[in-house]
Amino acid sequence: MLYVKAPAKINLTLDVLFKRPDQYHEVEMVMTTIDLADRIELDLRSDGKILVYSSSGIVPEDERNLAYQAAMLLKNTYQVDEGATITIHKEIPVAAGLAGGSSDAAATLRGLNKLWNLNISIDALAELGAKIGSDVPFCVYGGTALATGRGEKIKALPAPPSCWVILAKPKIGVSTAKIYANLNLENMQHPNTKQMIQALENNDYALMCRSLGNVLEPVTCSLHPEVAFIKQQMLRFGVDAALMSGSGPTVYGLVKNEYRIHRVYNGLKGFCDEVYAVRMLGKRNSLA
Ligand SMILES: C[C@@](CO)(OP(=O)(O)O)[C@H](O)COP(=O)(O)OP(=O)(O)OC[C@H]1O[C@@H](n2ccc(N)nc2=O)[C@H](O)[C@@H]1O
Ligand SMILES: Nc1ncnc2c1ncn2[C@@H]1O[C@H](COP(=O)(O)OP(=O)(O)O)[C@@H](O)[C@H]1O
Repeated sequence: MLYVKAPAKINLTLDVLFKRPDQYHEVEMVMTTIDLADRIELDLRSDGKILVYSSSGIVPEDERNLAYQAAMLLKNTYQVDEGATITIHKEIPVAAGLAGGSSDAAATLRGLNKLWNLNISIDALAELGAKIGSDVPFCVYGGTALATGRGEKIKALPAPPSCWVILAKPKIGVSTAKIYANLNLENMQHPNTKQMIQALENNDYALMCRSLGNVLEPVTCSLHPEVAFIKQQMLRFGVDAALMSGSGPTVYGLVKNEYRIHRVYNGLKGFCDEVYAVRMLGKRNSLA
């Protein structure tokens, strides 16, 4: 039996450069892992089957589950005879812009690599992960990175300055495909990705806060006004900066000083069921 941690990610920046001839958008994103994680239990099976169970009532337990897809892909690519039972203890909100499914898939790849004694390099696992979803390669490495292409090209970046992350998820699920489809490419406020990278390189918290930006945020806010409301409230309760993660609807706020967290957390809890206060993980080796 093996346990693997599958942490959520947040987007510090998310920029879209153009629409590609395939169904995807060319992106430029700075992403970092946070200490809100699913726990994946992997048990060896000698009958060769892959079975998935999840503690969440809403995540599929069949071939639609991204962890199942990861296991099958690994098994077929490397002609593995053994199987596995994958039990997902879900902590990351689903369809929230936090890459929960992608992180489960990535953790399954990392974990089965050990359980099945495959000795596959982390780069090869990330390449395999790209076949499952655009966010999977980032989740295979974890830490902090610049993701380009459709999100699958990963360049490591320094960990963000230490701070708290407060997340609030309104009671709606968002379809990533729908948000990308509603993006007006002619009229976007692009984040300054270079400046964000500079903030990370200089460990400059104030610059990091000033450099947060996500071109998908106005799209999701126009479809779901509660997202804009949560962001507004977060800022009013005193976070240093706030942004929607990924395609949403989760909004996060950054807070440097611990004493302010309770005020923000309790304020948000007044009207939002799902609120979390966690630390950034940031460093690549935090998954080891
Ligand atoms: C928006 C982001 C930002 O990190 O995350 P989430 O909000 O899902 O967490 C990602 O770009 C999401 O990555 P992921 O959820 O893995 O997407 P995929 O399964 O590859 O693609 C789902 C759909 O989103 C659209 N898509 C995705 C990635 C991309 N670069 N361009 C796109 O247009 C496509 O319509 C695609 O069919
Ligand atoms: N292991 C999994 N965990 C969560 N969602 C999953 C998983 N496998 C498949 N899904 C499906 O993927 C979709 C997106 O979920 P998720 O990865 O949580 O969100 P996001 O892409 O916004 O970060 C959901 O509709 C969910 O049913």
